[in-house]
Amino acid sequence: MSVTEQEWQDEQQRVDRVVDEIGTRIESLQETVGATREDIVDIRKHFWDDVTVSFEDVDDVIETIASMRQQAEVLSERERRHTHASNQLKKLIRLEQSPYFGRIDFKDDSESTSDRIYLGIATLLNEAEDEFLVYDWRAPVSSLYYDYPPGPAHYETPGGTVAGELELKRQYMIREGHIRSLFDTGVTIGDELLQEVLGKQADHQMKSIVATIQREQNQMIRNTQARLLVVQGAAGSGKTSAALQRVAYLLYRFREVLSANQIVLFSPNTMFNSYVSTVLPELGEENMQQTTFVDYLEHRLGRMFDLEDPLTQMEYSLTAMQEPGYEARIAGIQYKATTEFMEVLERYLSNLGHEGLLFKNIKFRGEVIYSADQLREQFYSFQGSLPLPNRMKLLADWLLQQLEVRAEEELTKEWVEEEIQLLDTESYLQAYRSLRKKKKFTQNSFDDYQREEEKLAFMVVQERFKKIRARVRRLLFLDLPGIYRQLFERPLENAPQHWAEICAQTIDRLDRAELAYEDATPYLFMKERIEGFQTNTSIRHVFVDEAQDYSAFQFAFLKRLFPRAKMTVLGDFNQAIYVHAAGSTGFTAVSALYPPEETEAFILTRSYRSTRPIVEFTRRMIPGGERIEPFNREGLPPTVTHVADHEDLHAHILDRIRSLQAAGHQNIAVICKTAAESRVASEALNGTIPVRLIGQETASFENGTVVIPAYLAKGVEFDAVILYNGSADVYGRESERRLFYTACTRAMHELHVYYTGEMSPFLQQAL
Ligand SMILES: Nc1ncnc2c1ncn2[C@@H]1O[C@H](COP(=O)(O)OP(=O)(O)OP(=O)(O)O)[C@@H](O)[C@H]1O
Repeated sequence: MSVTEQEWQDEQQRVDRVVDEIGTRIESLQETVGATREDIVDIRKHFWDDVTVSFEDVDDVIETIASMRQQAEVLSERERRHTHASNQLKKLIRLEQSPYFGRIDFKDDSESTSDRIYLGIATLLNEAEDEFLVYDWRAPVSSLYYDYPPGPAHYETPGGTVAGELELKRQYMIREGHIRSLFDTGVTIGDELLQEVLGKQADHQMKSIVATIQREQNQMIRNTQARLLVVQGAAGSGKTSAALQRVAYLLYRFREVLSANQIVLFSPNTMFNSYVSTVLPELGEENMQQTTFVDYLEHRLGRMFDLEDPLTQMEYSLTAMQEPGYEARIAGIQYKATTEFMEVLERYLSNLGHEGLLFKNIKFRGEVIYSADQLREQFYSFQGSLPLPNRMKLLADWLLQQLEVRAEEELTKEWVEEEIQLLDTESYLQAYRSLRKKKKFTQNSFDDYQREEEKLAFMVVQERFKKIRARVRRLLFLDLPGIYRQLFERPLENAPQHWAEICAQTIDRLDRAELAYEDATPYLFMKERIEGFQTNTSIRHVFVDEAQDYSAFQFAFLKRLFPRAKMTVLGDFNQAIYVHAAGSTGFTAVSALYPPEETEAFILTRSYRSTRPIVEFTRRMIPGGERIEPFNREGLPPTVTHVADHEDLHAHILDRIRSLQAAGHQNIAVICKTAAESRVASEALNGTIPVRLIGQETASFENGTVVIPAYLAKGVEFDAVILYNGSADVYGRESERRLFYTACTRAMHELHVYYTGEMSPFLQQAL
């Protein structure tokens, strides 16, 4: 709906007024910030000048402490004021450019006039007139903007539901204080603004969607009830974007009790972390913690094993078909992620309650002082009904006691005497000081000598036992790799195909102190069940993006690791590219984590990333694709080109890159299937046009033309995608369908697919 000239002028005047007000505030805040900063520097420099330091007598000491405390309080008050003012200032600087993006006129049923509500990324209050110049998009009333077209509407507040009439809904694009576009809208969020936003160029960093959040996205952003919130959304439906908006919403809604470091996002890889890291700061919030599941595994197991990275596993699954043992490895990866295997492990663990735990000998000076057998006997002598971790604690306590007795016995041994002779002067002095401090000296020099000797012997023995005790406390007397290994040495009922070979491979790797990625979570799960679960109780919200790539084990694990957290899980089964998730078609494993009354599921079917022709093309590649709705944005149809050979392929791709660059596209990706294929492609192209090869180790994206393996392009997007070789040789197996789909759905504006030989069956389906 168009707006009259007069309305536009009136709106610009209001923008001017608000921007002026912001400008005045910025000036005064800059003064405050400057002054408090000077104050702080000054106080720090002269801290001691105003403190009366005297330690002559008790009164002086008290006075000294009091005056130090007073100075410290003044300092911290100034620091608080400075932080507050700087934050305010940052917020205002952001608002000055674009103070708001929406307006709603709402008449509450209980009032006679309507209110005009302007929405922006932060609240701005004109205190003198007690008027909200801008409402925060997360305020309860702002929900109306996202949820309703003009007409009857209501919103929830902590005090109850407020119903009324939405009389107007207006959208603005304000840049540098000027209204660039303005429209009244009939639908939920006007297509015009969304069209404009989505038509823009891709960026190497994700942007916030605050001005155009869609109703279905708003529901999940503002949900505060569910313990587990599951979002299944099509490629490009805004799962990641909405998740980040949700973080910002939670930080606002629970600002008294929740801080950014109590929220953690699990991302698919490190590069993705950097891709999304600017969204929250753009919204004026601090970033949540970000990690990847493999980082966590590495942190817990990296010292024990050479741990395989999931991307290395992925590369293997895509390239090693000809290697011996491939089929078994793939079967193993799939099996070890299943709930069946989890049950097998559970049964094994409950059996370990009666027998089968393996221990290591405890040695002292090369001699076994407690044998593995002794430890096992002692362990199984504890009450069998106690859980494993409790008994393990009892065993450790028992051992610590035993070690104390043993240490006592060692004091008079010859080796101690010998070591004392070798001690340096500092150790002697230390013994002397310690005895003097404890007033252990008499005037009898013989006794004193004796005491000193005893003290030194004690020190020598303690030093030696310190390490053993530390190891006992960390339960390092357990032979965990052996216990896990044992699981693969036993017959298994209903074993999967290739079981014998799976076992041989697993054992072989364990013996080399390597841990395959598929073994890492089961292994850690077993370790925790035996030793007791390590938990993190400070985290209140866990977000898992690309959740289709997590196994049942991993979810069970996250639930235990963060017992006080709510979980938001986002994923798309059509993009499940890892071998272990190849067969899954739903979130069954996740949904079973919490009872149904604590779980809420959302389905996002509208795809915003790609143009209509691209969505119509890609959705034909997957079963149920017809349910994906393209957002109505026109663009060029995807192209599919047959090329004669690799040389021809490279020539075509170079031409395409040139024309895409000439058309102004900044982010162009040549997407390959694997890292190996990416290397070939980048070498061939680089001679003519500079392209950046993205690999596992790449830390962040930059604008430009890149060559990237499909599995690393997950979660991100490009203006144009060139699919390197969509031939049947490369993407022919059913298991590669999702990878192919994932690659093609990275395109925002243009998609070009090339192939040699025969075309991939998935491509045929799309045409
Ligand atoms: N409400 C919205 N307003 C504007 N842009 C949106 C909106 N929702 C999604 N987008 C845009 O659509 C694109 C895809 O969003 P996002 O990456 O969050 O989707 P996704 O569901 O996580 O995708 P995928 O599963 O394919 O990785 C982004 O460019 C995002 O900015």
